Amino acid sequence: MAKEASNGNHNSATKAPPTPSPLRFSKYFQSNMRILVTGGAGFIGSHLVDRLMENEKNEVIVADNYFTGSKDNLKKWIGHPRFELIRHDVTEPLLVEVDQIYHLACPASPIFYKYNPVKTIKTNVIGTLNMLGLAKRVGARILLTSTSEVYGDPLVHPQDESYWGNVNPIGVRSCYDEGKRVAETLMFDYHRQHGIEIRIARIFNTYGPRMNIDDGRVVSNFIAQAIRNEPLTVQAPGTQTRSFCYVSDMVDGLIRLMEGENTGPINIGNPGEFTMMELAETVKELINPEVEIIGVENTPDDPRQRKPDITKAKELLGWEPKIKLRDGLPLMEEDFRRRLEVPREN
Ligand SMILES: NC(=O)c1ccc[n+]([C@@H]2O[C@H](COP(=O)([O-])OP(=O)(O)OC[C@H]3O[C@@H](n4cnc5c(N)ncnc54)[C@H](O)[C@@H]3O)[C@@H](O)[C@H]2O)c1
Ligand SMILES: O=C(O)[C@H]1O[C@H](OP(=O)(O)OP(=O)(O)OC[C@H]2O[C@@H](n3ccc(=O)[nH]c3=O)[C@H](O)[C@@H]2O)[C@H](O)[C@@H](O)[C@@H]1O
Repeated sequence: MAKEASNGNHNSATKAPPTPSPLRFSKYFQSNMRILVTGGAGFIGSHLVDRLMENEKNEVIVADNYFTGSKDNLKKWIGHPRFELIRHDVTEPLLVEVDQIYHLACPASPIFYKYNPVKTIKTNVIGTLNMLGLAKRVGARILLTSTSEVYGDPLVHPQDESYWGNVNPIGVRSCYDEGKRVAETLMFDYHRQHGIEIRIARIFNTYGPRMNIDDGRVVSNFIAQAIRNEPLTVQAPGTQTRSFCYVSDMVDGLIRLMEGENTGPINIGNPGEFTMMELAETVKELINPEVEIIGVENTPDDPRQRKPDITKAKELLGWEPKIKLRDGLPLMEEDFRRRLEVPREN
């Protein structure tokens, strides 16, 4: 069996990948691709499911414990013959027969991942171990949605994949940052030791329709606040930066990574960089010019700057984001207005 290509910076598998089910070699076997999406009831996961379901050759299974996700995000697929939804916590083993695993299950908003930090670590470590065990048993390819948080409060700017990060191992964000770092380690250990075909995406802040309205992340907060005519809460100092990627671009990048030949890790994000004060001003200008902007206290260890270097994604995946922040925010506003039942005036 051909040795899997890697991105050149990491060791390739030393073992051949496990073989898929013998049925795959039967000429009567249906050639549908069976895809498991953990965390598929969440924000990015449900958009990914929509895209995967567009392909009639795909059968999609979602496993989610609904901690931050909702069946509502998947309601158009419930009952569809190529779709299955399982209430399942990835910290428990899962036995299903699949060809690909998109492993997204993990709360992403800092408010939610800090709510039960021990559970967040278990989800990242035991959950990823379980999904790797599954990949090993059935010979599936597995993609992990890691995060730019592995770079911590970065001392290198913009961040490329060779940067090892600056992460506090004992802080209040560590359950998530360090959890994802261990998840990446597990992915590479299973790849080297057992030949599992792995893909790692390092996702930078992603926004778009279907984010929880009270999710606590900055874009959803500002949009909901602007629509409700409540002050936009810029956490101190307001000069910290983030780079925001629209969800359709993100899904496109994840699928290209899964289908391509490179293990990653690969940054997937939009390099457009904004301070939180600039973001608040843009939301004010686009959504509610009357709204007030106020400064509020920040939380510990908040990274001061974030901007992906996406050279690798461009070269290896032929991917780059298409939607600019100014074009993405109104699409999200429309969804939030519908859910908050506050139509645009005029
Ligand atoms: N959105 C971003 O900006 C961003 C950035 C970096 C990385 N990521 C990663 O992308 C993935 C999806 O993020 P999102 O923004 O869609 O978040 P989300 O909170 O909307 O979705 C996460 C989903 O995982 C489910 N989940 C959580 N713990 C689980 C468990 N133990 N078992 C089963 N299901 C569980 C939740 O119910 C939810 O449906 C996460 O792994 C996150 O770390 C997201
Ligand atoms: O890019 C990433 O890798 C990470 O992006 C976000 O993490 P974070 O950037 O901390 O998320 P937000 O809560 O949206 O905070 C962004 C910035 O906005 C600020 N903020 C947040 C909320 C608010 O009301 N006001 C405000 O100024 C925060 O202080 C922070 O500086 C995601 O939620 C993580 O899951 C993800 O891993």
